[in-house]
Amino acid sequence: MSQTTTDQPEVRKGLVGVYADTSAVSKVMPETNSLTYRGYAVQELCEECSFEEVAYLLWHGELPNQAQLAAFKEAEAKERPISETLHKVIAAFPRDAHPMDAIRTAVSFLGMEDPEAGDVSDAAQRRKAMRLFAKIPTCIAAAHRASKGQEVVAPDPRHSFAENLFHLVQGKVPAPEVVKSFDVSLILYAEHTFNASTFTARTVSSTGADIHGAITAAIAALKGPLHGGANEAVMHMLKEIGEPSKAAEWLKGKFDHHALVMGFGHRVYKHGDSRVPTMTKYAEKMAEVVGDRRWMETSRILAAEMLKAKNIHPNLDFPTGPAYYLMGWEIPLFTPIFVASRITGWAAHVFEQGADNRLIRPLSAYTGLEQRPVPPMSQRG
Ligand SMILES: CC(=O)SCCNC(=O)CCNC(=O)[C@H](O)C(C)(C)COP(=O)(O)OP(=O)(O)OC[C@H]1O[C@@H](n2cnc3c(N)ncnc32)[C@H](O)[C@@H]1OP(=O)(O)O
Ligand SMILES: O=C([O-])CC(=O)C(=O)O
Repeated sequence: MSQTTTDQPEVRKGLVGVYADTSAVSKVMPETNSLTYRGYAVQELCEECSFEEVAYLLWHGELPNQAQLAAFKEAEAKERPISETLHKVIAAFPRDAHPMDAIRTAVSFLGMEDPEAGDVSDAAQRRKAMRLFAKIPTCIAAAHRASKGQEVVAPDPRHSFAENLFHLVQGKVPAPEVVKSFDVSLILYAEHTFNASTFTARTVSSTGADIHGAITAAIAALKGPLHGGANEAVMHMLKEIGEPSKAAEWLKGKFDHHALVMGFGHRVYKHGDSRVPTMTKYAEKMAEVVGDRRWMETSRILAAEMLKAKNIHPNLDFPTGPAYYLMGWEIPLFTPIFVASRITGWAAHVFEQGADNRLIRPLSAYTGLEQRPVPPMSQRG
């Protein structure tokens, strides 16, 4: 909300409505609840493309042809293994560390091990991004398995990105319709203009820092429950409600306490999140595959009641929470999976920032005390 006083400049708290820069990566059109990546509607990308094709699109501006896709996938598969040293570091993490803290620390460590540390040229940043993209699932899985005292599983270069994540964490690749729903979620999570974590990545990059620093900071920003952390909060909420028949009553209790309902609301979309219909469709498919409609039915009631009482729509984290649960992912892995996808969008923005950089440094409107003399120690209360 704007705040102005006679002697204060206008402040847009939370940078609401502020255009901080131009970008050609994606476009959110809240008036039509739509979203494009490099000019392609995200719903169409979900139906026609794999996550790897979308990652290529975000980084190169065009969809790959067959040879370009094959080379991209080969480069990604080759970079999946992590060093023995990093395996040991991850194994030493506290067992109860949150997986988001684990992946943030692992990415930071990868920066120290990177063979091109210190080189922030566009070509080097792109090679680093590929290494990060490929290694993040390996790190997420290693930390998860170590926290449960399980043996680490080696990445399998024959698997797609989505299949490999299942293989690394769950030790098996599920049925193709489950992999497809997961792949769709990765496409939907990949990119979303100047959201808080992407803006963080661009701010770090604007100082001339390397991509590992930018991504480490972006992961820290994504963890928060007002941003990526909401997908975990949604599933905790659905479990707390328990049964669809309790949803309306539970929600009324939240309204009585003026509490936030996780997975609802959005800074930019005020009439519905462009990605929700597609993700809901695939979450429904997961409910059918598993034969458990409880979570989707509870979700349906919550969404209808929220709209009726508050005119607030669900965001992408709302259908993704139950979809991931139905796919067999443990709840603390939901936001790390978001990282495994969003690294593609973050990196695209780091490249874009680097190509036409100007240090990001806004102003603050001072509201503290007027200038005053420093009192000697003997006169301080
Ligand atoms: C992938 C993603 O990051 S999507 C976002 C995931 N985050 C969540 O789901 C967390 C829950 N949602 C929220 O906290 C907010 O909607 C945000 C942070 C996403 C957006 O915040 P803002 O753009 O600042 O929304 P804003 O505060 O202007 O909302 C307008 C009104 O709706 C209310 N509102 C917004 N979201 C919710 C919600 N989830 N539950 C209850 N009320 C809400 C606000 O309290 C506010 O009410 P008021 O006018 O009486 O003060
Ligand atoms: O755009 C935002 O503010 C949050 C969001 O939906 C995303 O990052 O995907």
